[in-house]
Amino acid sequence: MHTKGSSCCCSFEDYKLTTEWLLNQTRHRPKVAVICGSGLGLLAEGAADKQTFRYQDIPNFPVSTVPGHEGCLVFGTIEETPCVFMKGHFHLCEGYSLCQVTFPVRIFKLMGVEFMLVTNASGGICPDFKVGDIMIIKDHINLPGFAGQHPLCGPNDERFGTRFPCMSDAYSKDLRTLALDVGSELGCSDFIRTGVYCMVSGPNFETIAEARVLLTLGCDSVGMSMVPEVTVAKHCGLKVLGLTLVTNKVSLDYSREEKVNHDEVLEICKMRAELLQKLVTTLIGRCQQNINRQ
Ligand SMILES: O=P(O)(O)O[C@@H]1C[C@H](O)[C@@H](CO)O1
Ligand code: HPA
Repeated sequence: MHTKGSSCCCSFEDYKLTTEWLLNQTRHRPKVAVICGSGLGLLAEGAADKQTFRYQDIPNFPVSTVPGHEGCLVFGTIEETPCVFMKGHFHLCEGYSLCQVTFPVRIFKLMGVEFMLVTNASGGICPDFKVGDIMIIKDHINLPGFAGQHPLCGPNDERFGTRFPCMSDAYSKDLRTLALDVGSELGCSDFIRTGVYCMVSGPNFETIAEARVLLTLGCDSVGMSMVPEVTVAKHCGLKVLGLTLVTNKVSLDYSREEKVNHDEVLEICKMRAELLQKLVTTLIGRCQQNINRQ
């Protein structure tokens, strides 16, 4: 279970053991999973009838080490929709393998989750973006994946998905449209964006030359998480919506003095957490209405 290296080393039995442990511990059977990025754990607070499990108490689960990540799984309901929230997720830059980073996604799948909403913090690259904007992710660039740091490398288990999955539709168009509609209803259109998200491994923030490369590649924002989880979610058939909070403007100019830091990232997350919670809660409720109509 969980050796170093990028390819998945978990057996189906490992996933089953953790899933059965959780199904025995909670009465909830989640349909929606929400991964809360740095400083965004507040998203789980809106749930009713909560049951919380610390990652350290869950068999085979890694533990969060990045500040702003509480490290617990919260089951509950949002407007009668059974949900599970990850208050804190895992990063390559923590030294975890991609198998560990994405382990919870397959647990959600085996528990019956159908839709996964991932959130994180990122640096704005698109010149039009402002700090505090919320970007609906329409596509991503998996930079670590280009170098073989990829969660689907290694033996493929057909019980989860196909060997060569399509990734061009990783982010559900229906859910992106719904997010735009809900954003507009909540009066957030001025700072709701849509764009391409790029993942880098971190833990350092980009150099100016690296930032310029990402701009040239067509990236609108850059972060250090999320893409492995989205990739594994798409592989095993979950519908995905990604929302990334622009917490800083990436330096593209050598004359710029500002220096980005994690405290600044957490500060912006705190400022936007309540609005993101309202957006996510409304979205989940609207999804349930769609599911009921199907
Ligand atoms: O967990 P996320 O991706 O939201 O956290 C961001 C990215 C880095 O881990 C860290 C940089 O400040 O915050
Ligand atoms: N770069 C990479 N990851 C980030 C940034 C950034 O500027 N801001 C928040 N997460």
